[in-house]
Amino acid sequence: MPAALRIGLTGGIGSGKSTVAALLAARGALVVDTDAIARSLTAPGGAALPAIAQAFGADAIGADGALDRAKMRERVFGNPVALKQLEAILHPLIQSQAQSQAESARAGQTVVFDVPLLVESGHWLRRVDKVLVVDCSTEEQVRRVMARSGWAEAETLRVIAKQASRQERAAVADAVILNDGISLSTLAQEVDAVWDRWHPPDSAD
Ligand SMILES: CC(C)(COP(=O)(O)OP(=O)(O)OC[C@H]1O[C@@H](n2cnc3c(N)ncnc32)[C@H](O)[C@@H]1O)[C@@H](O)C(=O)NCCC(=O)NCCS
Ligand SMILES: Nc1ncnc2c1ncn2[C@@H]1O[C@H](COP(=O)(O)OP(=O)(O)OP(=O)(O)O)[C@@H](O)[C@H]1O
Repeated sequence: MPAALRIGLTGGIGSGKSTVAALLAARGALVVDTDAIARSLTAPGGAALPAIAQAFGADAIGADGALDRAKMRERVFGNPVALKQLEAILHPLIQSQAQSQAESARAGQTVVFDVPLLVESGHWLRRVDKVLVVDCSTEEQVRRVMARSGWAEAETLRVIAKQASRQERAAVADAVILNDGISLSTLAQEVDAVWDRWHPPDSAD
């Protein structure tokens, strides 16, 4: 049996990664969602909280015992040193949890690593066979994030400014899906086309 395929799925904030990840899961992939891992590490009792409280102060943790996410967003996205500090705590923990989740794949099962910062990180590029980029205009990203999360435009643009550019992602992509101005059903067709291309009929799954 050929080695199971490892797909790195990435794209800017609000590009549609989670939507594409769900479509890939429906085709049989095991999806490892690094945003979800980051949230669980910073939920009440989360493994990253002691180091975060030490680096950022006890008031980084809210009354509910979880990371105060809105406050941390304010602190890190306008301050590169603070962002590096938070990433230095979280990224090694995210990477090891992602690895152990991937180990639960069935023999031959495709694994999708859904990683917003895949292109920015050599760690991930070395660990995937194919890179699938979900691309989208900045204007549409801002519209989606404001509609979904209620963030202000300036706040959304600050996060986008900390991420790789569309050109940088395209440069490492094996496939790009332009998820802009298309319906969810067209998006599903595009995902199917990539899946079929990467899983020819004689392959394992
Ligand atoms: C700063 C935090 C607390 C803000 O939390 P919040 O709930 O508001 O946002 P959430 O975690 O849902 O992230 C939303 C999106 O922001 C973008 N984003 C998150 N972290 C980063 C980062 N370090 N650099 C650039 N963009 C980022 C991603 O596109 C992500 O999908 C949180 O994003 C965080 O802990 N970030 C550091 C960990 C990290 O790098 N995560 C990325 C997954 S590898
Ligand atoms: N083609 C589309 N048509 C309509 N709505 C879409 C389309 N693609 C994505 N969306 C919507 O846009 C929003 C953002 O999509 P999604 O959550 O998949 O993005 P994401 O890249 O995972 O975002 P984040 O980086 O913030 O986690 C969601 O509310 C989703 O339902």
